[in-house]
Amino acid sequence: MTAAYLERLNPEQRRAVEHGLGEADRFPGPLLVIAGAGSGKTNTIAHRVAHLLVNGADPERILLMTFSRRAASDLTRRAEAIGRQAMGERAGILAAGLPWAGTFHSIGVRLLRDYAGQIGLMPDFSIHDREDSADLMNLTRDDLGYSRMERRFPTKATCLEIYSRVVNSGAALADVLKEAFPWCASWEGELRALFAAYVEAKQAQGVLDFDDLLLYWARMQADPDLAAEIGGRFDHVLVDEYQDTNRLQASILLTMKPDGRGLTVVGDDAQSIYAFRAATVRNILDFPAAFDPPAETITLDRNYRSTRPILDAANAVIGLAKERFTKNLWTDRAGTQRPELVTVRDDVEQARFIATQVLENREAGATLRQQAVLFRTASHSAVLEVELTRRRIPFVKFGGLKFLDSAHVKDVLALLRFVQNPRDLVAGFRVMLLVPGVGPATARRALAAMSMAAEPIGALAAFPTPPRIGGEWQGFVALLVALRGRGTAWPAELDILRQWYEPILDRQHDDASTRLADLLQLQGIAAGYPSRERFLTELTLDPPAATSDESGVPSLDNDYLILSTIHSAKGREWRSVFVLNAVDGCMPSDLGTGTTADIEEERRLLYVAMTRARDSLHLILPQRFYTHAQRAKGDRHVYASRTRFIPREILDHFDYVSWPGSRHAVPTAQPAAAPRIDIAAQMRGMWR
Ligand SMILES: Nc1ncnc2c1ncn2[C@@H]1O[C@H](COP(=O)(O)OP(=O)(O)OP(=O)(O)O)[C@@H](O)[C@H]1O
Repeated sequence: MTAAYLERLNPEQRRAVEHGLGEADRFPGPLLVIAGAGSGKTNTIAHRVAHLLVNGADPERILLMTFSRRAASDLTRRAEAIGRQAMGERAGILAAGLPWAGTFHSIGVRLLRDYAGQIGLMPDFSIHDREDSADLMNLTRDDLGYSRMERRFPTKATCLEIYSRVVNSGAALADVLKEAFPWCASWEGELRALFAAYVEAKQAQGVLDFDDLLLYWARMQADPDLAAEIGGRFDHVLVDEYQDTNRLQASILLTMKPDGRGLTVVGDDAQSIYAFRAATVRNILDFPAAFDPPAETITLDRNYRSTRPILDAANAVIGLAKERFTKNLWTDRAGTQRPELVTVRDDVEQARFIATQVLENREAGATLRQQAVLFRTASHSAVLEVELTRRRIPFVKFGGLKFLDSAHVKDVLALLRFVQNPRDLVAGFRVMLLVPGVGPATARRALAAMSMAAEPIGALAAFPTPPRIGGEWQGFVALLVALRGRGTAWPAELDILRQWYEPILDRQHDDASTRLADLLQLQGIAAGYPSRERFLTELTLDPPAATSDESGVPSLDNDYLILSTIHSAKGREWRSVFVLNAVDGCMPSDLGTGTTADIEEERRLLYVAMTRARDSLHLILPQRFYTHAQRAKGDRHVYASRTRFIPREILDHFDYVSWPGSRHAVPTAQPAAAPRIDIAAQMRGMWR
């Protein structure tokens, strides 16, 4: 008898779910699932995980890697629900859920901490996000005297970009400069010295940046024994959104499971939108041949999401892509309404159109939450946000969230990071400057004293109280000592921290009470994590895309419109979708109009946006839009033309409308004395 949950699947989905189970071998051979937009990818992986569980897999030995924390929890919830129902009494094994479900980076952090002693790493290293990395790059640049050169040295952001490109691509510095940063080529020697010093600074402070997480993980697994040990911890490894993984991620998987047994990857090359972060679509293309015998490939090309006219238009857009591997999608969801290209005068009219249309849709039965407005760049929705606020239409914005960027939230996070790792210079610097009366010179001296000591907090306590600061300084030191001590439980330490910080907040900001509300919200989010370390790790690796993304946010209306960057809309769907600024300059973005590869990625972005829609899709074309970088009341604008991704030959998939108008058509434990591989030395060696 077939399990009821399998009967809900179409034949290809079912093949993917059942692949390799029931074969003589204990573990299934490698599997690649090419899953077109809306073809039930999430549904299929959730069913496969549930099916593995039903067939006796141990949840502790399933590694499930996704692109975002939200995707991991979605998948886990769905798989557990199917599994529980099917397993009846045996469902007890799911009591702890799927402990190894998470993003590539967060799984990497856990494994690196587990094996830290064997690879010469401090087990309680802290993690720098892009901005912290840029700050440390800046401090290092200052130390080397490069910020005071006669000719202007590349900015910290550019330096970081170059560094990141080199480590992620494995290419030589000279080649990266020549290809992507020709204007910086004359600085090759200085950049090499800067990167060497940057790597040493990170190591001395016990911090890893985002790139390091994958780099250290990949290097750790370059050791065959460690690779076998780590691979041996998991019977099944499943990876979602494989098209958006990079070279290092692929090498991690291949060294973990060299014969591919137990390995399932799922992705869609047509939805690859992260090449700008060194993701490579080659991973998905080369996957089958990486094994002998090759991986089985199953293609899901039936779309369940969109009506036929919407899918036809999306197929037409992606059909013009230069290189393409997946077939067109099909659907049997009939529909008569073609997607609309809506011409409006400017972005003010664009905002009015959307507000009006959204309310009309609501009258017609679609809730606000079933509607979404998507845009290329977070700043594109500014005018719309004003209009929605004016008309009292509640909304939540995903992508480009300001909450974690605000100074007060960053202050508190820096404090927690400094408590976690008192050698973290970037966090320490920010925190010390909060103490009334402390300036950069004092902060640098105190941090230097700490960096040289075996016990940094002890060194801080012994540091002479700076003149004229007295009580404030002692209060600060007492706070750190208390938080580092074992007496305070998580998350209660946040209360102590907030008591210390509140008077500072009051002094520094007129709107202290609003900011305090943010901190309470942060505390609510923190309560969802078992420890300070897990909270900081998860928040740094994958900040909530919107405040509503985390549970326990009280002040939101029940129904609200979704505003989202296209990148943050990945994997989601709505009844009605509006795409802002479907004009050249925005789509493709003028930032992305460099190489052919950039343009192709922008085309796929539009495709991703269009394929989020179930029943209705509007692409808005403001005839002119205001250029950035001008004064508030400036009137500099450009006349815009329809996005090049919808050329004349595919126009008949759309209705043309103008509006308003008529319709035309850190280090507490030191590394083990003799690490098996000294990755730290390898990293330094890269720049020598
Ligand atoms: N076998 C099925 N029968 C009916 N509906 C299905 C089936 N499989 C998936 N669906 C529906 O199709 C829609 C898309 O599914 P899902 O979100 O899993 O797609 P996806 O492949 O992850 O999409 P994308 O890659 O575009 O983000 C959902 O509404 C889901 O309920």
